[in-house]
Amino acid sequence: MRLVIPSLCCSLVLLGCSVATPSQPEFHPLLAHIEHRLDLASSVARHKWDHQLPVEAPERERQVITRVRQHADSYDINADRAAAFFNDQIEANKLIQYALLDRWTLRGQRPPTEALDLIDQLRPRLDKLQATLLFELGRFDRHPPADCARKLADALISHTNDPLRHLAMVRATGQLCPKR
Ligand SMILES: O=C(O)C(=O)C[C@]1(C(=O)O)C=C[C@@H](O)C=C1
Repeated sequence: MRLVIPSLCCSLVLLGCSVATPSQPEFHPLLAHIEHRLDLASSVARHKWDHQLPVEAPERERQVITRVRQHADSYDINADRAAAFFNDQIEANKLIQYALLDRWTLRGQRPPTEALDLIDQLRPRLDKLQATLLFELGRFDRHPPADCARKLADALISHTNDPLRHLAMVRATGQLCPKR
């Protein structure tokens, strides 16, 4: 009983903390758009499973990064900053693809959901998110929050219960906060 009361108090305090700061508003909607891009990784992985394609598509990565560099200036972002941010989005996307392909290999099959075509459907969707992500990155960079890394970690941990999704979000935001 002596142990129960303090631990109950601790739980209530922790609960109080998480209710007081359910998420970090400074990171929204940027995190939501990062997540929208990651949402496409499972469909990309399905296409790659069905067509036995490698996760890595270096030529496509070069195209994405070249386009991002070309457009960065219109969003008031340094080209290297934009390229590094998108490189992180690509790496996070690959992390999910590798993990899912590994899961499906163990099971000997992928989930029986509808397959979308990589070239006609999925890459155009990824491209469409580019402008939104650049816009939100530019906005974020104009007012990065104080204590950015800690607030980001808080935002990410309260974002999802899925360990793979959490890891991918950590990877995607690896260079988001300014270095101290
Ligand atoms: O377009 C693909 O083939 C993808 O897998 C998507 C993506 C990306 O995130 O943009 C990820 C990995 C590839 O190396 C190239 C691009």
